[in-house]
Amino acid sequence: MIELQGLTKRYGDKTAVDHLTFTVRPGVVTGFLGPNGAGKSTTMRMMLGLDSPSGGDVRIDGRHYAQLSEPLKHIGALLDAKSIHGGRTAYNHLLCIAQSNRIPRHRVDEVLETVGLTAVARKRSKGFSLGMGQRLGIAAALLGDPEILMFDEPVNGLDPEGIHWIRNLMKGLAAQGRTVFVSSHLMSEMALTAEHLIVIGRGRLLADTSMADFIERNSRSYVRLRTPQPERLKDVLSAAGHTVVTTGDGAFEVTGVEAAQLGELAAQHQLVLHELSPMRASLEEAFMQLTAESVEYHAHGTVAPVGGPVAAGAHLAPVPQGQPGQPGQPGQPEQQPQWGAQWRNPGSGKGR
Ligand SMILES: Nc1ncnc2c1ncn2[C@@H]1O[C@H](COP(=O)(O)OP(=O)(O)OP(=O)(O)O)[C@@H](O)[C@H]1O
Repeated sequence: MIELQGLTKRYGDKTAVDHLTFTVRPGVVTGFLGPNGAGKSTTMRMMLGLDSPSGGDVRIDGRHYAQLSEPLKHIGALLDAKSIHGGRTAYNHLLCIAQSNRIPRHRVDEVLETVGLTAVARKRSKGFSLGMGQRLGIAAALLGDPEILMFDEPVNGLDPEGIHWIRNLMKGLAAQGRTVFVSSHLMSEMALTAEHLIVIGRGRLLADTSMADFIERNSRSYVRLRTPQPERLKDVLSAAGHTVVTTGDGAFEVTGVEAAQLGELAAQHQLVLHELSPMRASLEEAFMQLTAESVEYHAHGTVAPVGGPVAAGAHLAPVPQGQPGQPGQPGQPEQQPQWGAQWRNPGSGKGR
C-alpha cells in the first residue's frame, strides 16, 4: 500500500505537487492520470525517495522509503527505461542490481524469463529496441519480487504487441494481490488496464474513483440520427420537446431519450431514417473535460472547454453503446465544473 498525506513539492515559485492525499491499494491496477506537467513523475519520484517533499508525507507499507532496509524487496519501479547503462549485457545489468540489493542470483534468470529477454540476456543493452529496453526496466523492477510496483508511462513508444504485453503483465501482478501503480496521460489506455483511477491536474487531486464509477458517470450517451428530411425531422423532434444538436456532417444528436423512442416518433410521422444509433462519448473526452482547466500546454483548438462544446477535430471518438468497457448512464454536462469535488472520494473505489 502507498499512502500520501498532503504531499507537496515546490520548485521555487512553481508548485509541481499540491497537497496530494490518496491511498494506492493492493489487488488492483491503479491508474495515475494527468495531462503533461501535471506532476505525476514528481509524485512518483517522491514515493521512491528520489525527491524530497516540500511538505506532507508519503509512506510505503507504513514506512518512509528511506526507512526500508531492502527497498527493492518492497517496491520496484520503472521510471526511465533509457537510464540503463548500455555497455552492460542485460544479464549483468540485472546481476549488478541483484548483488547490491542482496537479491539471490536465480531471480535474474527468473525475471529475464518473465519479460521474455532470456534469448538476448548476454547482449549489450545499448543495442536494444525501445520495447526491449522497457522490458529490461520492468525486469529490474520485478527483481526483488516486491509487493508494490510502479510504472511511469510504461507503454510510451511501444508497438501494439508490447502494449498488450505490459497491460497483461500489470493485470497479472495485481491479480497476485500486489499494489500496481501506473501513470499515463491516456485515458483510453487506462480504461483497458486500471480498475481504480487517480487523476491530477496542476499538481492537485481531481479524482480518486473506481474506473467503473468514472465510466458510469462520465460517458455521455446520446442518439445520432440521419435523415434525407432534416427540416421535418428537426420540427418533429423539437415539437416532442427534444433538444436537437446538428453535427458537422448533417446528422442530429439528441440526449436523454432512448433510440427506440425516437425511431417510433419518426415512424409516426412517416419520416425516413438513414441512421439511428445509440452513442456514448469517449472516456478521453470525459478526461479532457475533467482536466481542461489544468492543461498547461494547449494545442490550439484541441481541448474542450469545461462544460462547453468540444472543438471540431478534437481527439474524440464517440463509440456506439454496448461496447466492452463502456457501460454507463447519460452524463450531466452542466455539472462538469464540480466534477473534481465529486470524485475526491477515497472510499469510493473497489480497492482493498
Ligand atoms: N527539477 C525541476 N525543476 C523545476 N521544475 C520542475 C522540475 N521537475 C518538474 N518540474 C515541473 O513540475 C511540473 C510537474 O512535472 P512532472 O514531470 O512531474 O509532470 P508529469 O505529470 O510527469 O508530466 P509528463 O506527463 O509530461 O511527464 C512541471 O511543470 C515541470 O516543469
